[in-house]
Amino acid sequence: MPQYYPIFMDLKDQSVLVVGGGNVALRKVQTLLSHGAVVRIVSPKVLPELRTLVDDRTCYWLEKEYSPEDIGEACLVFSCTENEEVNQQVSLDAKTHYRPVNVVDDPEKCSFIVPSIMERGDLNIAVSTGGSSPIVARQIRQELEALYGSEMKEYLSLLKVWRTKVKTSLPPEKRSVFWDRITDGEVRKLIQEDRLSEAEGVIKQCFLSLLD
Ligand SMILES: C[C@@]1(CC(=O)O)C2=NC(=C\c3[nH]c(c(CCC(=O)O)c3CC(=O)O)Cc3[nH]c(c(CC(=O)O)c3CCC(=O)O)/C=C3\N/C(=C\2)[C@@H](CCC(=O)O)[C@]3(C)CC(=O)O)/[C@H]1CCC(=O)O
Ligand SMILES: NC(=O)c1ccc[n+]([C@@H]2O[C@H](COP(=O)([O-])OP(=O)(O)OC[C@H]3O[C@@H](n4cnc5c(N)ncnc54)[C@H](O)[C@@H]3O)[C@@H](O)[C@H]2O)c1
Repeated sequence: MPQYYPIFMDLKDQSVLVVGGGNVALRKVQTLLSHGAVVRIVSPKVLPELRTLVDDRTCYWLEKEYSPEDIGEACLVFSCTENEEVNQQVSLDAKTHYRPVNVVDDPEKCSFIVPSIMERGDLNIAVSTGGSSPIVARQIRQELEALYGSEMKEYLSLLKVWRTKVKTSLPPEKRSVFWDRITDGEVRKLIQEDRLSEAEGVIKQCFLSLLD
């Protein structure tokens, strides 16, 4: 098993090929669509849930068996069929065209694997066990979901706004004092308790106290 290198990839408006239309394809397609990818499904059959996405023009469906030209412009390729020969062929074709490929069920044929992900606004945590146990990856994701709640979205967007202000108004040594104070837990806790204006007050007061 290789030591996989994790990256966060911008898939907005990027073409992605998914071969197969079963449950696994559905799971991959849903995540791809929620990250802005333009998804093309190639499969003789698709599940009703995928059919709905196609009817709503959320993704494209080529109703046929896979053939090598389907790789097309795809920047990522997923092979989610139950047929090992088809999966093997998709993997070979993608690799021939230097496209990263994920073959469900078979890490050996993958050039990348998919982590278990959780998102809270700009916080994005991806968990992988390198293929050792997808169930453990899911369990760790669930534990992290309990640890980092919905407050993270508001918390990070608030910090993002202040980052620009702090960069332009405070010298580097005061910036670190500011960030240590703002991220010591109090602001996050106030947001967790829906006390947003008090959280903003703590930040503002700290900022003003550090201005010359
Ligand atoms: C994270 C997640 C993302 C996603 O796919 O979206 C994901 N699998 C998930 C769930 C899951 N998959 C399976 C079960 C049933 C229980 C079980 O068998 O363990 C469950 C549990 C469930 O359903 O909750 C079956 C399974 N999966 C693989 C094999 C083949 C093998 O291990 O050799 C088999 C056996 C097939 C069989 O026996 O028929 C292989 C892979 N699955 C991966 C990712 C990659 C490694 C991730 C890592 O460990 O780092 C890798 C290598 C390739 C890939 O698919 O990218 C998603 C959790 C999403 C979430 O809930 O957060
Ligand atoms: N990695 C995982 O997370 C995971 C989880 C469960 C199952 N699996 C395994 O992954 C495989 C797929 O699972 P599933 O539940 O989606 O299976 P499925 O049988 O529901 O779907 C397979 C799909 O592949 C399509 N297909 C078959 N031949 C094709 C071809 N030549 N070209 C294009 N499409 C073709 C079928 O029409 C079907 O839509 C199975 O082998 C299963 O054991 C993996």
